[in-house]
Amino acid sequence: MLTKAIAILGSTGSIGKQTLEVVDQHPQALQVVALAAHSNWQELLEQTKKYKPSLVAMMDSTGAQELAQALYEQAIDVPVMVGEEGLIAVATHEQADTVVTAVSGAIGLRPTVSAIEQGKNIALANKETLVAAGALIMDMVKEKGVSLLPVDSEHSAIFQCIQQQDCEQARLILTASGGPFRDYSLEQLKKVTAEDALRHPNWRMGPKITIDSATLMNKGLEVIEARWLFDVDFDRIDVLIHPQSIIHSMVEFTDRSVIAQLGLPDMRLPIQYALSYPQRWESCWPKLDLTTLTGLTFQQPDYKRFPALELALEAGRADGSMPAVMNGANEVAVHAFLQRKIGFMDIPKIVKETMNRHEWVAKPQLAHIQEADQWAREFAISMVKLTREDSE
Ligand SMILES: NC(=O)C1=CN([C@@H]2O[C@H](COP(=O)(O)OP(=O)(O)OC[C@H]3O[C@@H](n4cnc5c(N)ncnc54)[C@H](OP(=O)(O)O)[C@@H]3O)[C@@H](O)[C@H]2O)C=CC1
Ligand SMILES: CC(=O)[C@@H](O)[C@H](O)COP(=O)(O)O
Ligand SMILES: [Mn+2]
Repeated sequence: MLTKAIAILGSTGSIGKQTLEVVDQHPQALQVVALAAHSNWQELLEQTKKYKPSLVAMMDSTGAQELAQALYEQAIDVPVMVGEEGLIAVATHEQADTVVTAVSGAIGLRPTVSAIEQGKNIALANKETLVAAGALIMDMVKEKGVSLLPVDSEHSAIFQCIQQQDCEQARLILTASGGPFRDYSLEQLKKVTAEDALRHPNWRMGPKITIDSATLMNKGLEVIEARWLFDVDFDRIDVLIHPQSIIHSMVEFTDRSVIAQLGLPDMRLPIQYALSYPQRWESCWPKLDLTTLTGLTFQQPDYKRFPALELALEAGRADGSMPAVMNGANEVAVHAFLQRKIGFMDIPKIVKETMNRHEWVAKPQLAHIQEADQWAREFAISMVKLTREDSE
């Protein structure tokens, strides 16, 4: 078995740590060469001691200083880089052949672009990158001849379902848990707190994606992600609420045969598959016991109670700079909700208003996308302020 050298962007987060658990299970197959995080220097210090990467980076300068000091005191000789430059250095590290993109948010875009430019293969968890700049990323992937494999559970499922299949005219069926508020009324949704929204019924994930799951924005982002990963039109992608999160997604082929991928809600499986593909490595994670399931149920999503899903689909169909704007506004609104500055239903309101005010660009280059993202964030911040003033 050849050893794969991996760099991880966001190694201290939910996906990052689970990637390292996969490394622990397959130390002969996977070697960690570079790690990056935002500010959690204590966790990155422990990871550095255990995995002995050749380079580490932190976005936050205070965190980087603390980490460098601690490494120095413990006589560990590893360079520490800082800021976006540091993330890019990790993503393009000369020893890395694969980059696991596990940061949260569009901050992952620039390092991912640099990694592809340098011929690195990508194991993509950071869906916001593909949402903001799908056309650009997929063109670069083709041009550079690198692979970009999905880590996101639904996309991993679809990727597994389509192997060696004739996918012409196939329909993708993305499953969604429905989140913690699946059966809430609009009135109830207006009153939910961040604590309520952070209680995902099936998955333990970072805060941003957990809120996106509660608004169903996560599923909207995933439809756009699927559109780019599998090169299908929006009218061939369906979303189906499946509260048990056992079927991770399905594909309906032209002959009406439906292939589904099943498993326990455990991200280590799709992470491992993105790193082992085309092989399947052994796992020691808990097994799905079909006899314990009390039922697999499905229902249509409700776009009225969960307008974020509709907004994401609208942005995806508009294409150009709109998905980056929708995503940037959503990141700001989710952050404000987590800081208890706005209500749950203010999230889609702010995203909608930001999209309405955007001056659309048809075929944006990277600089246009970054500009649109920046504009969206500033506009959304002003909307957060207005929303707060109105509620006082
Ligand atoms: N968690 C899951 O099960 C799934 C996640 N995903 C996607 O994977 C990505 C990561 O999600 P998740 O692991 O849950 O998120 P977490 O919040 O758990 O972790 C985020 C990671 O990114 C780092 N980070 C955050 N902001 C920055 C920044 N500005 N600069 C550099 N590093 C940063 C964090 O560092 P620090 O710890 O220092 O703050 C941390 O290492 C997201 O795009 C998400 O949508 C997709 C499918 C499933
Ligand atoms: C684990 C994973 O892939 C998440 O994106 C998950 O899908 C979130 O759950 P929802 O189906 O509730 O969005
Ligand atoms: Mn997912």
